[in-house]
Amino acid sequence: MDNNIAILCSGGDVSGMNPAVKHFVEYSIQKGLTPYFIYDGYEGLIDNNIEQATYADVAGIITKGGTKIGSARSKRFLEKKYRKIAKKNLDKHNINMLVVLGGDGSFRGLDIFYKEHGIKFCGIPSTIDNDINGTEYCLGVDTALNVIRSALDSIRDTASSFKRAFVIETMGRDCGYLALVSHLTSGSELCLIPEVPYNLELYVNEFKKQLHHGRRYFLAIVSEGIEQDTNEIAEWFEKEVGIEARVTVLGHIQRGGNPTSYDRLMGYKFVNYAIDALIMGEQESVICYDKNGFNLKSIDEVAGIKKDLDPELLQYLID
Ligand SMILES: Nc1ncnc2c1ncn2[C@@H]1O[C@H](COP(=O)(O)OP(=O)(O)O)[C@@H](O)[C@H]1O
Ligand SMILES: O=P(O)(O)OC[C@H]1O[C@](O)(COP(=O)(O)O)[C@@H](O)[C@@H]1O
Repeated sequence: MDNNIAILCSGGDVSGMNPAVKHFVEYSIQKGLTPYFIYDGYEGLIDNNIEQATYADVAGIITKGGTKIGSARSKRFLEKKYRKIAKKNLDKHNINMLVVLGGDGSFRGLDIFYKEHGIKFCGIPSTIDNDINGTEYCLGVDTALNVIRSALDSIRDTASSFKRAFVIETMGRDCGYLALVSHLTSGSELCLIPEVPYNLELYVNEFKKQLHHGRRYFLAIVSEGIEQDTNEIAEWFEKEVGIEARVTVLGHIQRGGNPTSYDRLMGYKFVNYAIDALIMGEQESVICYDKNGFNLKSIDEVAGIKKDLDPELLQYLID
């Protein structure tokens, strides 16, 4: 009974899930466990879309973004009756250990599932938003940042050629991490994130002055969670600063791309710690990462708590 272990991905997919899935199969087998895939997140759990995994299943996936086993947001898993079906399906395969790659919502669901049915789990924080409390890093963030960096570098080329302002919208829900780090690493002129109130009027004179002194273009990075619509920021550039403006919504390209070396390594390490934790008998934990390394946290320390942005990064923005 204790030898079957399954992995699933839930919520927004990230680049880095495939390397993690690959290592899950390899490390499980190495530890004498039988690995299973649950396809399409909690949907697969409810639909019994569960299969034993082999080395062959994960051959070649380390270079690929997305996730071979699929991910989903499952409305049905919010309902007790479907979670009961999910438990029955796990029993059919004698699975009582779950590794879940997901975000805050996925962990909350998992915790409820554990309390109802006692299926032990270890969560691996995986979201490009980097908004999970208790961990400084979530799988997929580095790849997303590199996708954004590459897009910004390209936009800079056309912005400078054409004397335009570009307003670039990043994902992140109500967390400005992606926008802020991208701002600091791309040298953009303006960064607007939900965590920091702003007043555009304060920039008008300075930006006009810069144009007068020969500046050819502006890059502004805005997080999707700010109160204003991104188009309004572009309109502000045109009307108040006096420069033609364009909007680029980066959208779901931020969730793709082949995983960076860092995300491959983090996927590897997260999985190692998660499987070790389950073998050691940990019941309901999330494997977190901070400057002291990897550590297990309880679901209460992680799920449902708003994560604060790194104060050091925030200070750079405010300065
Ligand atoms: N309170 C909850 N009870 C049961 N399942 C939940 C709960 N909250 C979230 N989930 C499950 O987790 C899935 C993923 O959550 P979501 O918030 O979309 O993504 P993320 O895990 O990335 O935060 C949801 O579609 C749902 O199936
Ligand atoms: O893919 P969807 O369902 O359109 O959701 C978009 C949202 O998912 C994300 O890409 C990732 O969010 P989660 O990891 O919390 O699921 C957000 O940045 C974005 O707001």
